[in-house]
Amino acid sequence: MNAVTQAQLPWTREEFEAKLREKGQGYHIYHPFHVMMYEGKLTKEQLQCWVANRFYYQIAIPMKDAAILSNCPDKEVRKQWIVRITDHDGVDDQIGGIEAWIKLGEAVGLTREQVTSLELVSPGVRFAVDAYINFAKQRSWQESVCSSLTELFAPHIHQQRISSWPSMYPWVKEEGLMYFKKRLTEARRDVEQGLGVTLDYFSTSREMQLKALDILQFKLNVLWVIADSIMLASTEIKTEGRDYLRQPVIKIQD
Ligand SMILES: O=C(O)c1cc(C(=O)O)c2c(n1)C(=O)C(=O)c1cc(C(=O)O)[nH]c1-2
Repeated sequence: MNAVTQAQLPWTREEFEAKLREKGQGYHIYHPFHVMMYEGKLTKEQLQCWVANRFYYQIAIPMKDAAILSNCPDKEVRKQWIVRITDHDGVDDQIGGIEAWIKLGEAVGLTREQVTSLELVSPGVRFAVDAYINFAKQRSWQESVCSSLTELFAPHIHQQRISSWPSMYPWVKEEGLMYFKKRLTEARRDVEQGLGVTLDYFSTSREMQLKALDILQFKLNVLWVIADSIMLASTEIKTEGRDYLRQPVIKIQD
């Protein structure tokens, strides 16, 4: 078999999964803002800014998942995927991720109104999150499932926050960590399903497998740009003696 043919053969399922996991090297856990967060270097205002901005991602997730459902003709896939919506919206008297995130907002000193009004959400975060929803509306359900695979790497970043915040940000009320604890188990379950769909659907050719890697890169970019935008929005830029504020900051009460 010559070299060209060899290069075009699809990777085995195991090799393909390893290639997807390698993409974790570009996960936002390595973004300077998240490194600073982990190391306890964020100010209270910066942490508040992150929580307020990330709320826009939280409320988008069930809409993104509803878009996937609307494009998916497979009843068995829908039966499993629909749980992602109730995870975030809640069911009966059980609170979901969106409410848990509002409680995280309160735990860092924001009011419910400051979080839910979206008044602190920066333009870059809106663009990035809207791009993710639009992707799910426009692409096939399998491609959109693949785009959710950054969740492969999410338990690690959630665990980092659970471990480091109590010592690094002792002023954050303990119940604020509820969201991250809840996601630890949910994300692991989600990944199993998302990975299964992706490995099945994209394993037909090397070209398809490369397409899956590109899709995962798109989603990594979404998360990276969210972190860039929050970092800019929450950082004072000082040059030549003048202070530039990236965003009109709403003064938050202690
Ligand atoms: O805090 C994080 O760093 C983080 C990252 C991600 C991710 O990797 O997309 C998700 C979440 N959290 C999360 O909480 C969540 O519910 C979630 C759903 C999805 C998705 O794409 O369907 N990603 C993520």
